[in-house]
Amino acid sequence: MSDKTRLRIAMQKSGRLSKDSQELLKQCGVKINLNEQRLIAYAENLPIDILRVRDDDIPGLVFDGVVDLGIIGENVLEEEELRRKASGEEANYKMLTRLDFGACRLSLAVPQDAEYTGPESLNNMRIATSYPQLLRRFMTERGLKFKSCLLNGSVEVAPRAGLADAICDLVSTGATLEANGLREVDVIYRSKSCLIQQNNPLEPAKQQLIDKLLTRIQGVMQARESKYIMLHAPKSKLKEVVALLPGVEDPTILPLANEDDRVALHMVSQENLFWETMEQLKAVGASSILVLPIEKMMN
Ligand SMILES: Nc1ncnc2c1ncn2[C@@H]1O[C@H](COP(=O)(O)OP(=O)(O)OP(=O)(O)O)[C@@H](O)[C@H]1O
Ligand SMILES: O=P(O)(O)OC[C@H]1O[C@H](OP(=O)(O)OP(=O)(O)O)[C@H](O)[C@@H]1O
Ligand SMILES: [Mg+2]
Repeated sequence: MSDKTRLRIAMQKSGRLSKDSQELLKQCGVKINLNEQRLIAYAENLPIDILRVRDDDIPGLVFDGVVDLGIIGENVLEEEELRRKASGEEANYKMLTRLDFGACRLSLAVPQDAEYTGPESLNNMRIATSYPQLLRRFMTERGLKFKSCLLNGSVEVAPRAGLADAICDLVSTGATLEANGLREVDVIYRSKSCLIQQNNPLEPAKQQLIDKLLTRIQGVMQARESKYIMLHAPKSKLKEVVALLPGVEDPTILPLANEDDRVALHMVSQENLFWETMEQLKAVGASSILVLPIEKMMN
């Protein structure tokens, strides 16, 4: 019997979200010894157990209170929530935060040469998808009907195989659509991965651990999109230099040992610094420009 006092987190075992989910927990200081075969992994330094499952099962595990937290794509979460509600079941959870990976869109696509002037072109057509609920919501909102061809994989081959007129599937680069002679015509849903918690109140120690983990996750995400910038600049050009730096507040200004008219500037930028900006900085007189990654952050 598993230890109910330990926090249980469900994440995808193998697929698009697995590596990023594992990496996120690692960066939050959760030490997990993942053996590829094991369904469950135990953190060494915190009372946390990781349950590794098919992503489709994660929303249900959280709704049913079997696990405390889940890392899941919003597309799968919302599809399962709509499915449960449509069949009169409960689907309760708390959204803790959106995460910074797993970005994709759920799109309608038709064969390259098919005519398409808007979603109404698909009225009463057969559409292959793994997301019938999200598709139904989109079509119903527009007063349109469709025949569903439910496929849990290889959705893109359906039109060529004569199974459907169009598809509704996940896209990120569009390479899979192109390889299958399909054209993306409408985006019906934009998704990222997210962290959800079961809706039942948890005992205080568990909730405190979740709160701590959430603060760390937010710190990790903030650090990932921030940079530490150091440069030298003429005192007379400080305003121009700072104006070129996106998301910088209150730079630290330090004197340079043997130069009276130049100073060193240290600052945290909320955005990455592009080569173009570095060239502009140099043009206004900045030199020794360093852009460093930030590992952790806490405000
Ligand atoms: N091309 C993509 N780029 C980025 N994220 C994606 C992409 N495709 C899917 N995702 C996101 O990753 C999630 C998992 O995708 P994946 O293809 O690994 O699922 P799966 O094949 O259903 O896996 P499982 O075996 O766990 O059921 C998707 O639900 C979506 O949120
Ligand atoms: O627009 P693209 O960059 O080509 O990505 C889209 C593809 O990615 C996903 O599948 P995945 O590669 O994860 O494999 P799967 O079909 O086995 O889930 C999705 O289901 C698409 O097929
Ligand atoms: Mg799946």
